[in-house]
Amino acid sequence: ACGEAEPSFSGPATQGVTDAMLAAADGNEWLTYGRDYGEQRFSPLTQISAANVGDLGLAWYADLDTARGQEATPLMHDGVLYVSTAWSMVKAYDAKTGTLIWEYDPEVPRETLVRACCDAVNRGVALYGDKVFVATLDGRLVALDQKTGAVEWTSTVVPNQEDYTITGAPRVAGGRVFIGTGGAEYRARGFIAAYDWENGEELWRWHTVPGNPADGFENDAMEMAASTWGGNWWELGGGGTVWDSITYDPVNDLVLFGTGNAEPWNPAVNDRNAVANTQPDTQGDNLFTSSIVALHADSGEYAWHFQQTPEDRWDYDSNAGITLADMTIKGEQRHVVLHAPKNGYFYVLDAASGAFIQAEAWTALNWSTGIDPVTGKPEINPQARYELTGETWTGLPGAAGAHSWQPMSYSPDTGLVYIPANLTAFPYRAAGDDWEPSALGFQTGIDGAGTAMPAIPEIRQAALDATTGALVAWDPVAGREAWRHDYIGPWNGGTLATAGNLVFQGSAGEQFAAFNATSGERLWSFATQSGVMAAPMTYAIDGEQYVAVLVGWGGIWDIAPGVMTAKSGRPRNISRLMVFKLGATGQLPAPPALAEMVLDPPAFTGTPQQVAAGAQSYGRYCGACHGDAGIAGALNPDLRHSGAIGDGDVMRMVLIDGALHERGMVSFASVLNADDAENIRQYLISRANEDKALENR
Ligand SMILES: O=C(O)c1cc(C(=O)O)c2c(n1)C(=O)C(=O)c1cc(C(=O)O)[nH]c1-2
Ligand SMILES: [Ca+2]
Repeated sequence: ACGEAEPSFSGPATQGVTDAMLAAADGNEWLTYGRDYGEQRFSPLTQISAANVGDLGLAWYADLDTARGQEATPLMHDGVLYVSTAWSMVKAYDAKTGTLIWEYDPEVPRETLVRACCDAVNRGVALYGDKVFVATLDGRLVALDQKTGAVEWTSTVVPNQEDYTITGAPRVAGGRVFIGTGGAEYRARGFIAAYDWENGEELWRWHTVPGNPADGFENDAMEMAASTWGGNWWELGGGGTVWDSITYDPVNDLVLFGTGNAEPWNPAVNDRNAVANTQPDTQGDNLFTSSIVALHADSGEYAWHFQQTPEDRWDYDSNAGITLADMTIKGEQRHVVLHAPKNGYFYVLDAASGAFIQAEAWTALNWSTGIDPVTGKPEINPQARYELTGETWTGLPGAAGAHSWQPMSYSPDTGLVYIPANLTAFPYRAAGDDWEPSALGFQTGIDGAGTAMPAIPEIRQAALDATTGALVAWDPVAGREAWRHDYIGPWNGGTLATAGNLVFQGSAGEQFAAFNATSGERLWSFATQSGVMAAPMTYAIDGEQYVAVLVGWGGIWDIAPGVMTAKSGRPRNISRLMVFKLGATGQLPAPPALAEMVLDPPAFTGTPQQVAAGAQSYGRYCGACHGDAGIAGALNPDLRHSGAIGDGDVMRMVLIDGALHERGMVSFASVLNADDAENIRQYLISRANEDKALENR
């Protein structure tokens, strides 16, 4: 900015974890989120192999002091395992014995939960020089001393304490720490920023969507992007958040990252907000949302972009991990990007230019009828533009995505990518013309009440039957599936591929398993007592290979889908770090008995009007965390059983007075009044009685 001194850059680390070490990616260690710069999550270690994996056992485990979703990949350097947990806490363990060396709690205010779309998760730390970097849910980037966990510096990444959260892992290259944020279900204007690893000074920041043209554009890319938006898009932020994938490509010295959905999801809302909206344009691409973007790592200047989902109205974030690989494709040796975003296509792009090479649908999808073979642009099914049809569109994939943040892996030995796949649909329905943005909660322009699952057994059963999950081994060159392993439901763990011809993956079904990487045969499994979402990693110390994984169910699929969470078997959350090696015989303590919850709601005495109004408010403000009809998973209270629904005063104390704010349940007084609270209560009583009637059928 004018008049401000240019940030002075202290330069790359020459001691501790260096760029040379990150580039060499010694198989004994695991120094960065995806193991190597290309984020292949492929380990060259061979001691544990398809031949002997049956002898794998629990070497040690550590109980975690949070029972929310665990999504992090541990890192290992110099015999120390660095792990982040829910609430952005960090722990360092002796990687051989499991002894805790230090721990750090950034004391994220629990109220932050209301602006986190998808649980209090954190996907990992970064190592560089003598430091560990963690980004916190409330938007700080913190550097810790690797030896002691002492705070070295803290930088504020998010522009306000209302709309942005951070769930992703930082990456570091050339002395620059890269991080973005989540928030595109709120009012975020997405960005990625780079910080000096030594002192935390911000070196550059690149927004993914244009701001208000009246303020001037930050660069040419923003001016170009502005022509692809309609209405007053900047008023709700525009979205395009960088909430997970960041991949540094040393070959081209580029930082590649995926961007999130456009905000609001429903593009008609932007047009409606236009001051002089004579020609509503709901067909612009909304750059650079749901895209892969590449920037020059040193300057943060735009290099290229490839948009996967133009004018994304389905929450098809392109934030899934970006993998780099070298392969022969269409007869040419190429350095490519491999990517499986939420939208159900698998993309191969040129890593230097972003040029489209090929894409195939690798899962069932109905929003698009195909991909233009030259440009890579999807043909959109006209029915999927729900804001134009005014109908409910049951979209496949749904907002959870065919593949989300759960990392895939790529084995150069088999030439296959191993993708944790979800088959989940979502009922998209545009909110009515009277929809207004509000001070709290999702601002997606979607009809919340319209997305609630009806208490009609046939519809519930059909939806449950259609909702599944799988581990898909995909051949990115041939563009076809090599093998698959079907799961009981969606939202299984990230994957690890090894030179032992193995693929490791945990599951919603509370198992951690190893598969033959070539054939898909399931060779070994261990009962984890809790659902697993996180990706495993592996390392070796003193000639012994270990496999580590964070266990602990959560994330969006636990909190939002209500009835549908049952399809994953209602996993528990018993959060632990588990570490395995050959010949080990460790045991977990017996899990606590499952409490049998009997549905016993108060009799419904309200009016249909109260239920209808309550459904609207509930859908808008409550359902994203408590399930679509009060039915939640393992983390948040199932409101059909809550004492608050039996007592209007308690309901008001919680909802209006914020009695439970220390547990993350903030006051909704800025958007709801006492009448609304009573309507929501009557809606929940009515829904609970419907469910009770279903149980008794
Ligand atoms: O658009 C965004 O900014 C954003 C952020 C996040 C996040 O930060 O975790 C998720 C999503 N979107 C999202 O759509 C989604 O399905 C999702 C699942 C999860 C998770 O950790 O389980 N995070 C997110
Ligand atoms: Ca999103």
